[in-house]
Amino acid sequence: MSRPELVLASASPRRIELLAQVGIRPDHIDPADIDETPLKGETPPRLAQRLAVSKARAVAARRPEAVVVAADTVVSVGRRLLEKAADEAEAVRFLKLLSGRNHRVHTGVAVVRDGRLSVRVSETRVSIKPLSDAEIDAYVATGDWRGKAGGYGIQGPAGAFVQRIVGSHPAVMGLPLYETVQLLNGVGWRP
Ligand SMILES: Cc1cn([C@H]2C[C@H](O)[C@@H](COP(=O)(O)OP(=O)(O)OP(=O)(O)O)O2)c(=O)[nH]c1=O
Repeated sequence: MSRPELVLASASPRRIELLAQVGIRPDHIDPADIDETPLKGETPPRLAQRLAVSKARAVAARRPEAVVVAADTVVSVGRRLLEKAADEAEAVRFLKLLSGRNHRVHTGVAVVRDGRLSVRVSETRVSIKPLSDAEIDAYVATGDWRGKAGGYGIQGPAGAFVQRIVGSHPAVMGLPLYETVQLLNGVGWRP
């Protein structure tokens, strides 16, 4: 039997690069267009899981022969969810909230093969140093925060703000590689 096609249900360039890092090159990139609004009272790990599953299912519905992988990254500080900052002012607000404290990054990853779903959620704790207004303004001016949950990217200049992480660096960037490879192996998919 020939190997099924692998489809990455994501528009995130980071997810493509992270898969490439472990030698996985999807046959197709087919982003899912789903409503990412949190449900009332939904916890960050449940949100990350639900959205990863919804993205994977949406794409599997139109590609039933493929192995589909999808993910979702959710940043939270205390009880607040920090989605993608809409503009510079919101990015500044987010960085002020993250300054000098710990926050959590949950990344859900879901794989669908032959209608069967498997899913994992990775949790990482990130400590950001106390940030001065000048540091925040200089970072926000780079535009690096755009399109990234929480208003920063650990893989860019904001990496210098990160004192410590406990968990998975690639999961903060958008895809927990250990869990992803486990899930793909679990459904019998090999590069
Ligand atoms: C916290 C953090 C997030 N991110 C990115 C990863 C994700 O691309 C993004 C979170 O948004 P997501 O909604 O998880 O993903 P996406 O909209 O980029 O792509 P798609 O829904 O099509 O799969 O934030 C970083 O790149 N670095 C970081 O340090």
